[in-house]
Amino acid sequence: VLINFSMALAEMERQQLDAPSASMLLVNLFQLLYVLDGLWNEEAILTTMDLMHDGFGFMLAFGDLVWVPFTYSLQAFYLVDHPSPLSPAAISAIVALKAVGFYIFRKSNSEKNAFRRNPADPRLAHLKSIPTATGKSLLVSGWWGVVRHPNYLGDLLMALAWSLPCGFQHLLPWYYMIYFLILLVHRDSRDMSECRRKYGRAWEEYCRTVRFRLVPHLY
Ligand SMILES: NC(=O)C1=CN([C@@H]2O[C@H](COP(=O)(O)OP(=O)(O)OC[C@H]3O[C@@H](n4cnc5c(N)ncnc54)[C@H](OP(=O)(O)O)[C@@H]3O)[C@@H](O)[C@H]2O)C=CC1
Ligand SMILES: CC(C)CCC[C@@H](C)[C@H]1CC=C2C3=C(CC[C@@]21C)[C@@]1(C)CC[C@H](O)C(C)(C)[C@@H]1CC3
Repeated sequence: VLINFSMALAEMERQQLDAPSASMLLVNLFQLLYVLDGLWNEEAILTTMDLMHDGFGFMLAFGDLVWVPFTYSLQAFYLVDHPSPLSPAAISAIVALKAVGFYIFRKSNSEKNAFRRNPADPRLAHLKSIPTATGKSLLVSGWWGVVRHPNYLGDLLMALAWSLPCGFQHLLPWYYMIYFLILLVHRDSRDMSECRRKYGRAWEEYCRTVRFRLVPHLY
C-alpha cells in the first residue's frame, strides 16, 4: 500500500498533475481494498491452504516480505512514466469487473471458512455436503458446488481489473495477471492431490459432482 501510494505521488510529480490519474487511482484503490479485506477477514486465513497444508517456511517468509510488496506494485510503478487515459465507460467497466470478482472471492472464502469453523451453523443449513472418512465434510452446493475453486475465479477477475487500467502497450503491468494465473492453476493441482490423499473416495465423488476446477463449463 505504501509503495503504491508513493507511486501515485511520483506520478503527480513526473507528469505534473494536481491529482493522480484515474488509472493510478483505480490500481491504488483496488489493491487497498484487497489489503483491508484481508485484514478485516483475518480469521479466514486460518482455513487457507498455506495454514492447513503448507505451513510457514521460505515461500511465505520470502513471498510476504519481498515478492508481494515489490512485484504486486508493478502496475502502479508502470503508470508513473506511462500515462494510460481511461474513458468514463472504461472506468465503469473495470470497476464493475472488480466488484464482481470481489463478490465471488469474498463470498466463497467466507462460506468455506464458516463451514469449516462450524458445519452445524444454521446459516449454512441450506448447503449440501458429503461426509468423508476423516470426520470433516465437503461442500457440494453453494459457491463450492459451482466450481472446485470459486475463490480463485473471483481472485483472477480482480487480477484482470488490476491490470486493465494500464492498457495494452506493455507486458509489465500484465505480469501480475500472468503470474497469478500460473500460481493458481499450480496451486489448484497441488490442492487436488492433497485433498485426494486426505479424503480418498469422498474427494472422487466431489470431483464427479463438481466437474470444473476454476471456470464453469471451460476448465
Ligand atoms: N493474491 C495472492 O497472491 C494469493 C491469493 N490467494 C487467495 O487466497 C485464498 C485462499 O486460497 P488457498 O489457501 O490457496 O485455497 P483454499 O482457500 O481454496 O483452500 C483449500 C482448502 O479448502 C478446503 N476445501 C476444498 N474444497 C472444499 C469443499 N468443497 N468444501 C469444504 N472445504 C473445502 C480443503 O481443506 P480442508 O478440507 O483441509 O479444510 C482445501 O485444501 C483464495 O481466494 C486465493 O485466491 C492465494 C494465493 C496467493
Ligand atoms: C515466491 C513465490 C513465487 C510465490 C509466493 C506466494 C505468496 C506470495 C502467496 C501464497 C499465498 C498467499 C496469500 C496471500 C498473499 C500472497 C501469498 C502469501 C493473501 C494473504 C492475500 C490477501 C488475501 O485476502 C488472502 C486470501 C488472505 C491471501 C491468502 C494467501
